[in-house]
Parts: sequence; C-alpha cells; structure tokens
Amino acid sequence: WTKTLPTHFVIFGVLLAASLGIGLYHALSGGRQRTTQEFLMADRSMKCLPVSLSLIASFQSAVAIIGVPAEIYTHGTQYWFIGCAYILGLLIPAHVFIPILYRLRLSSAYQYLELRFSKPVRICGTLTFIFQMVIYMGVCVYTPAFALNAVTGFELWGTVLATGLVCTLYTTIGGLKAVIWTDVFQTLVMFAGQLAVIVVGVQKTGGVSEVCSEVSSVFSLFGFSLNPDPTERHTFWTLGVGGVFLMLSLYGVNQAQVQRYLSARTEKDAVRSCYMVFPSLQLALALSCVMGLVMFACYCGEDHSSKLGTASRDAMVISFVMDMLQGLPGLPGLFIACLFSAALSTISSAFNSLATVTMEDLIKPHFPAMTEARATLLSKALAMSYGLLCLAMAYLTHLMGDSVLQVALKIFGMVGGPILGLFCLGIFFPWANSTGALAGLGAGLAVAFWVGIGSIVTRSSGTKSLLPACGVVLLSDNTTTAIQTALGNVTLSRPSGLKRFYSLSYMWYSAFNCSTVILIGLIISFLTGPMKAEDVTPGTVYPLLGKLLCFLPERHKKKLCGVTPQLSAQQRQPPHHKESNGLGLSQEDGQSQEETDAFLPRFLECETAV
Ligand SMILES: O=C(O)CCCC[C@@H]1SC[C@@H]2NC(=O)N[C@@H]21
Ligand code: NA
Repeated sequence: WTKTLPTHFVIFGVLLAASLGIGLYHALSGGRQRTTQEFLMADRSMKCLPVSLSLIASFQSAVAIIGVPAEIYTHGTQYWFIGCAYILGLLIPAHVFIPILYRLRLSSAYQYLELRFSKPVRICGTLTFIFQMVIYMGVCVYTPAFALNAVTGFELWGTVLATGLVCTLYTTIGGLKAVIWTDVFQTLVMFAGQLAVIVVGVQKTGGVSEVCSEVSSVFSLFGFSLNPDPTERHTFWTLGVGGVFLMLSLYGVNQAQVQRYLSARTEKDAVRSCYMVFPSLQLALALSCVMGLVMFACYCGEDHSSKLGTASRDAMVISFVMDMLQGLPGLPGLFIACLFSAALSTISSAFNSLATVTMEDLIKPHFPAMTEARATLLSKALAMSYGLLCLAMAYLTHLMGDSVLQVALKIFGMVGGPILGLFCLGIFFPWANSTGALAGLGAGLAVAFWVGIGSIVTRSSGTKSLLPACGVVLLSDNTTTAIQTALGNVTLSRPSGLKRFYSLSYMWYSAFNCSTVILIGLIISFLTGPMKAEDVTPGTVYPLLGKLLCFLPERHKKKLCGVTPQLSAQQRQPPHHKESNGLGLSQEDGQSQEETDAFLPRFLECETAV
C-alpha cells in the first residue's frame, strides 16, 4: 500500500492541523488563557456533553483500539464483560466522589488529601499520580507509532515526534478548553474509524451471518467462565468486580477525570456528564470487541506472525485493518486518523492534568504570592516539559514487550489502585488519620509492585488461554475435565505459594491494592489513635453508615450512630488548623458558612446531606 501512503499523510496531517486549529482558537478567544482558572479549569464553564465526550477520550486511546481486538482475537469475548463494571464504575463516582470533590471547589483532586489528612499525604498522592500518568502516556504515544511502523513502514520516531509535539503545542496554547474540544473532535474520528473497519470487514467476510457462524463455531459467543479462581486471567469476577475498582481508580479519583468534572458549570452538569459516559463507553467497548470478532472471522485464528514477522497480536490488528481497507480511497487514512485521535486525546488530557497537579499541589503552595501571569506561564512550561518527558517514556514502552492493553491495565492496577485506596480510606473511614494514610499508601504500592513485577519476572499474570484455530470446537469446562480424568490425572501445573501469588489476575490488581491501603491504613490509624469526629474537615467524608442505615426508623438510627443529629455550634466550625484558604479554597469563593453547615455530613450522622 505504498501508493496510498500520500493519502495516509494527508489525513494524518489534516487531523494534526485540525487539532492545532482548535488549540489556536482557544488561545485567541475567551480570556485568551491568561489565568490558571481558564488554562487549567476552563473557567469552570463547561456543559455536560463536551465534558462527557472528553471523559471517554481520556482513557480510550490507541491501546484500546488495537489492544482490545487483539485481546478478543486471542482470548475470546471474555474481555467484553468489563462492560458490567461500567455500571457501578460510573454510579459510585457520580454519587460519591463528584459531590464531595465538586463541593470542595478544588482544582486538583489531591487537595482533598490535605483537607482530609495532611500535606504530606497530598504530596505523596500527587507524586504517585504523576508516576502513573507519565508511564501511561509513554504507552499511549508509543502504541500507534509502533503499530503503524510494523505494518505500513510509517517512520516510527518521526510519527512519535510529530504526535508528541503537536499535542504539546495545542495543549500548551489552548489549555483545558482546547483539550476538551479536541477530545470531542477526536472521539468522533475514533468512532468513525472503528465503524469503517467493521463495516468493510463484515462485508468482505460475506455478511453478518457469515461472521456470526464463523465465530460461534469456535467459541460460544458469550461463554463466560464463572470460575472464582483469582489467578484465572479473565472471568466474570475479575472483569465484572475487579473491573469496578479499575473504573473507580480512573473515573472516580484520577485527576484527568476529576478536572473535567470540576470544569463543569454546575455539580448537576458534572453528575450528568458522568452518566452520559456510560452509553458511549459501552459503544466504544462494543466497537473494539466486534472489530476483534470480525478479525477472527477473517483470519480464523491463524497465526499471521509469519506474514508479519512480528508475533505481536497488536501489530496483527493493524495488518488486518490495512488488508481490509487497502484500495478503498481515504479509509486507511481514516483509520490512521482514528488511531492518532485516540492517542492524542489521551495524551493531551494527561499533559494538562499533570501540569495542573504540579502547579496546584507542588508549586503554588510554596509560592502563594506568585502572580497569575507567571503561574500561567509556568503551567504552560510544565505542559511542554511533560510532553517531552513522555516521548522518553515511549522508548521505555518499547522495552516492556507485553500486549499494550495488558501493560496499560497493569499500570492502572499497580499505581491507580493504591491511589483509589487512599481516597476510599479518607472518604469512607472517618477514623483514618494521616499516619495511617501514609502507611497505607506505602504498603499498597509495595505490595502492588511486588505482585506486578513478580508476575512479569515469572511471566505469569493469569493463565494464557490461546484460542485454537477455526473448526476446533472448544470443549466446555466439564468435558475437558472429564477427558483429563479419563487420561489419568494429568498433573496440571497448579502454581502454589508465592508463584500462585504472582499469578493473580492483573484485573484484580486495582481491588487488591486498594484493599491493602485501606486495611493497613485503618490498622495504623487505630494503633496511632483514630481521628475524632470533630477533627475531620467538614465535607470530606461520605456518610456511608447513614446511607446504609437510612431505611432504619429514626430511633434505631440515633442509637446505632450514637451521634446526636445536631452537632453543637462550636463543632460546626471547620477546625482552625485546617486553614482552608491555604489551598486556594478562600471562604468567599468557597461556600458560605451556612451552606457548609447544611452540607456538612456528620459522618456518623445518619441523615445525609450528600
Ligand atoms: O485505552 C487505553 O488507553 C487504556 C485501556 C483501557 C482502560 C480502561 S478499560 C475500562 C475503561 N474503559 C475504557 O475505555 N478505558 C478504561
Ligand atoms: Na483517547
């Protein structure tokens, strides 16, 4: 397809130019990005539609566009069950995290950690987030460039450079408004590209019925294993339940998403944008899964590594797409635009959120007298430097090897899980104190890296189940077992002890690490003296007990909660030692006192204001 190369370049160029144009527009319009409120928070003026499309774009990159079809092709439709995790994975952010974070009028999610615990906890949370996003950005920049280079001979590092520079440019000049509006444009391109491949692929395979019969002959289309074994890579439990923790770590407490919720005009808009994410996320998941099924129907599970020279299933997805689309004018270019749209929208969100937290959490508190102009300039310089850093991280990905989807999900599990645990410790457990929080985070990260690196070293993060080629009907579990018993007890290499620990499915990492942080955090908190109700900053705790017990009649609740419903007046004052305006939460632009009181959820209180 060298003859279509020029059209690839044209479409690729148009995509970069359009993104730059949107960035330029937001640099020259509105407040012309002169304040951090506008540059980092889009003047908190966004409506729910652009926010919801931007929320999708943040964590739907080329990794999902390439990695999910490769996953379906290799392991069957199990992965589709992560869609079940989207229900709780978005309801809990909408009704727990957004109300708390929005009403505190934060700029960075990690300001919450100082309000609830202490400054050191906030700094550790911010540094952990920066670590997670820098590595994740590297994967996102590298994936499309590597895939294209493997198949179309696109100049690898030239593409990485072009993508990284264009993205850094429009993020630096246009701020969050530009990032959100380019996300909207890029998400539409992303869906269009995937749809094109599916339509052409189905048509070339001989129609929907042909694809379905081809696929269902090999694996029962929606066969899912309910196997409770946590080392089984993908089961309903690892995806449906483990996936909820993964979603909470991304859509509940990740700065990239929290910043979008906080940029909404009203809290209602923020909650609505979270609800609107659900159908688009299901659509994105369906498109990438169907693409994998169509690819399976076409290639019938054969291993094309001979033709490709690379055994990686990820590269095979691109060769499948180029096979399908070659000769159709503009479509190969559209798919390349789709890949890079997915990558650009994720990387720009990462740059902007990294610049925001660095500014708000690491720089501003030490230079309170810094002028707006200088702060905005510094934010832009930060966005630029993170851009260049991520190009370096792209090279690191080159060394990771694994399937890109697995690498990304492991990063979220290993680093995002502990951060989720830190927020849950603060929000649901009022007794937790900052010593407990720090100890919990440390323990969570230590365990996370122990399991994660252990699994990479022993190459066992869940059992690899490669699908046989077409025509071989997969036996159901019990038949297989029957055969095995018939053949005498074939010693299945059941890992034991530490090896079993390392073979924990990576889909459980988020849940496992989150629980470790909470457990250790609570133990240390109780050992060092749990926090008292009146010491906790108002509005930083979710009245879980109250919510759960709200069906109880009043008298039982008061007895159970043991807290008189009306806290005495002096308890209502936010404790002086948490001088809130040190966090850019000056009282006048925050809530009025009676508003805070009305909202103040006495965490053991059964009535709930959240
Ligand atoms: O596409 C990526 O860059 C990361 C891979 C997907 C991340 C998770 S999976 C569940 C949720 N759904 C998405 O579309 N993204 C996140
Ligand atoms: Na994206």
